[in-house]
Parts: sequence; C-alpha cells; structure tokens
Amino acid sequence: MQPTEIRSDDAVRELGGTGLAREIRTRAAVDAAELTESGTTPGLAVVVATDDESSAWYVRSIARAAGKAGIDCRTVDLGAGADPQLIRATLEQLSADGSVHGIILQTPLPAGAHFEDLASAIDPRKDVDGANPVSLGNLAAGLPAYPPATAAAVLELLDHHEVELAGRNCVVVGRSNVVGKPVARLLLQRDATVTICHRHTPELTAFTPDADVLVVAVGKPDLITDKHVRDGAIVVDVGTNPTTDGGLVGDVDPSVHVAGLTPVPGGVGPVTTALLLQHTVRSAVRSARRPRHAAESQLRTSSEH
Ligand SMILES: Nc1nc(=O)c2c([nH]1)NC[C@@H]1CN(c3ccc(C(=O)N[C@@H](CCC(=O)O)C(=O)O)cc3)C=[N+]21
Repeated sequence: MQPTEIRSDDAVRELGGTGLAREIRTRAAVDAAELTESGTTPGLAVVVATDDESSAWYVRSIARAAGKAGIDCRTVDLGAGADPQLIRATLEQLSADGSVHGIILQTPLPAGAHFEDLASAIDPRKDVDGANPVSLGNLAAGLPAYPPATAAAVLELLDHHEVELAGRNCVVVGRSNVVGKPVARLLLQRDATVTICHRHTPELTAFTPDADVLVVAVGKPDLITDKHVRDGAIVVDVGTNPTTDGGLVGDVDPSVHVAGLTPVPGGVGPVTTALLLQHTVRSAVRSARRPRHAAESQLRTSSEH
C-alpha cells in the first residue's frame, strides 16, 4: 500500500448548511410559538419590485419557511418598474405597522431606484436584512444591528463547522453592501486579518492564495479555481448563479482542492433564509418587551420630523 497515492484522503470536506438551517428554523419556530401564545404573532413583510426569477424563488422560499415557523409573512408585490416613491411610501407604512416586525426589500430594484436610499425608510428595529445604511453603520461601529442575513449566514456556517477565525487570514472577494462589506466587518470583529478584493483588483491570485478562509460573493460561475487557493483553505461560496437547465451554481469551481467548501445549493442559501426568520422573531420579541406607549410616542416623534 502506498498511502501517498490514496486520493480519497484528499477529499474536500463539504461544509453543508441544510442541517444548521433546520436547527435555526426549529429554534425560531419554538420562539415564535411562545410569543404567539403570549399575544404577539411575529410578522414579516417582503417588498418586491422586480420580476427577477431567482428573487421570486427566494421570496416563495421565505414565505414557505416563515409559514412553517409560525411567522405571519406577507409579500407586497409592487410590480417590476414600480415608482421609487411608492416603494419608499410602502416601507414607511410597514415601518409604522405594529403587526410587522421584519421588513425586507428584495433586490434587484427597478432602474432609477437606489437600494440604500430606499432602505433608509426601513425602521432599523425592523431591518432584519440589514439594508438600512444605519444598520450597516452600526455594524461597522460594533453597535447592535441586524447584519444582512447572507453575511450572518457566512459566519454561522464557519462557527457551525468550527472554523477558527481569530488571527487567521481571511480574504473576501466582492464588496457589496449586502455581503462583501458586512462579511468583512464581521470577520474583523472576530479578530481575523481581512483583505477585500473586488472588480478592480488586478490579480486575485496576488491575494487569494494567502487565505486561510476565503469568502466569495461575486456572482460569476467558476471565478475561483485551483490556481486561486491553498489546499488547506476553507472556502465559503456565496454565489447563487442560475444555470440554463434550471440548476444553481456558485462562484467556485466545485472540483477545487481545498480543506473545506460550502456547497451550492445546500450551503449559505438555506442558512440565509433561516436567519431571516430568526431575526424576525428576535425583532418581535424585542417589540413585545417594549412598553406600548413608548413605541407609540417614538412613532409620534418620528412623524413630527
Ligand atoms: N434584499 C435581498 N436580500 C437577499 O438576501 C437576496 C435578495 N435581496 N434578492 C435575491 C437574492 C437571492 N438570495 C438567495 C437566498 C437563498 C437561496 C437558497 O437558499 N438557495 C438554495 C437552493 C435553490 C435552488 O436549488 O434553486 C440553496 O442554496 O440551497 C438562494 C438565493 C437572496 N437574495
């Protein structure tokens, strides 16, 4: 026997997310039931202004999972090409609605609508997908805020699979406000050394091979191949790229030789949806704890501005 020849020992560890997602959903369902018992049913509103296929899939999947967890989920479909004024007014109305504890504004948005600008109309206490720039700012400052569910999912997956972060080299590819930037912040909070690469980085290979942990959130199939990674690396693939045959692929070539890789599908995606539910239930718990008159006087103050 020649042990060095045995390739099966080199098998990539699959860092799956479906089991973790189930745990998070179960916990959220238990908490939601308890809260409903005491008189508050957690409510989630999903605002849609696109006919994008993968967004529609995500919205249906949120509604299904929310229903199963005992969360009252309403989808507000304003139609592709909705007027930004209408989107803003809708977000303001939902922010003032006491039966709604979580609000998510789906991307992409119609041409001429600006995501961060519109998301500033979401009450930060209901901003369960960390879209309001106030949430992003609080996150950056280390103050309490809901991180975008996708960014939170990356950290949950790494923790679940016991990946050490303190003192490790982490490279994030992508700098969106939804994933790249908040993921980098969260990794930094965990004492990692963080490098962010993006479309103007001339050569990814100048940075990515140094990564102990590589997080890829770009939206390009096969962006990351063997030449980009050390074989000891842990790779989190955040990409969800629809294929022509109705499937889904990530940004990472699934045949890369690394120590661990999150699969697509079945990795970050299901954890993202589960965390959105968790954030909604947490928001409902906090709202139920706040004295009603305090919430009302706060609303009055904000409408006086
Ligand atoms: N404001 C906003 N926040 C988002 O987080 C957001 C968004 N807008 N717009 C649309 C994209 C898309 N997205 C996905 C989440 C989970 C899966 C997911 O769970 N996918 C399954 C499989 C799906 C399949 O097999 O077709 C999986 O990865 O296992 C996919 C896609 C979040 N998005």
